[in-house]
Amino acid sequence: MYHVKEAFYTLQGEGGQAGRASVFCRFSGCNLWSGREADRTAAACRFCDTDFIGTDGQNGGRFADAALLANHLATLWPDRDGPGARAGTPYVVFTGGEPLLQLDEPLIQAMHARGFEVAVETNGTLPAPAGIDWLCVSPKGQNALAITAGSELKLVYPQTDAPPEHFAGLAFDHYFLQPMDTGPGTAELPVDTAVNPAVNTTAASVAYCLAHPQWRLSLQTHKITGID
Ligand SMILES: C[S@@+](CC[C@H](N)C(=O)[O-])C[C@H]1O[C@@H](n2cnc3c(N)ncnc32)[C@H](O)[C@@H]1O
Ligand SMILES: Nc1nc2[nH]cc(C(=O)O)c2c(=O)[nH]1
Ligand code: SF4
Ligand SMILES: [Mg+2]
Repeated sequence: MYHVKEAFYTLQGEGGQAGRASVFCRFSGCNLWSGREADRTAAACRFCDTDFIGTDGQNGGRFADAALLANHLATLWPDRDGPGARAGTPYVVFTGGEPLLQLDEPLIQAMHARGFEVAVETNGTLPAPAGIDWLCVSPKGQNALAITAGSELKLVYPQTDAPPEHFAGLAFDHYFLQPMDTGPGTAELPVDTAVNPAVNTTAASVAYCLAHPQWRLSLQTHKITGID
């Protein structure tokens, strides 16, 4: 049984595929936080910007097998462009919560069978199934990585327990810094354990990328544009 908080059609807002039309599938649950605000300051990941509890969101629900969930997600991709237009390759982004608690090879194969490329947004602490086309790992503090290679490493910055230097030698194709969103509904940040809220996280990310050109800036463009 797959538990899905919500699913929706939007533009990928972050990282190396930013701007690409995508079906997002947000799985319920995470291994680094319960999702309850009361637990945030004691959690292994404390700055999450996402509600991933339950299955009550837009197009959310419980799906008994891979074919049922894949059919549901495929309905969210729009009909083909008009005559003369080139159809973009259908693209699904599995996120969460932590998608690698639930994503498995049958679901990846079911999306491939429906013509989709498969992307994943993960905290990197759990092993990944085979067949993922675009793998984004976003490390969280001192939580050990089970995945040390992939398409992109997208580090939320700054995190005192996870400086970029810890990851610069891993085997990813692209390296991004994404400024930590410290706004309402995201981080209730303990100053000593995460990041001082007085820091301008975007300015700090820009400065780091200028000084370390291995790293590129990833802005959360869906928040800037207000599309989701
Ligand atoms: C909500 S997470 C879900 C996927 C997975 N659990 C993970 O952490 O990568 C999706 C993306 O949002 C990023 N993110 C979460 N909270 C953020 C925040 N306050 N500011 C910027 N990015 C954030 C994560 O690092 C991750 O790249
Ligand atoms: N548009 C949009 N792009 C995203 N890229 C990663 C997201 C996520 O929450 O995993 C996300 C999201 O929530 N919305
Ligand atoms: S950012 Fe990812 S790892 Fe951290 S609590 Fe949110 S869903 Fe879990
Ligand atoms: Mg998001």
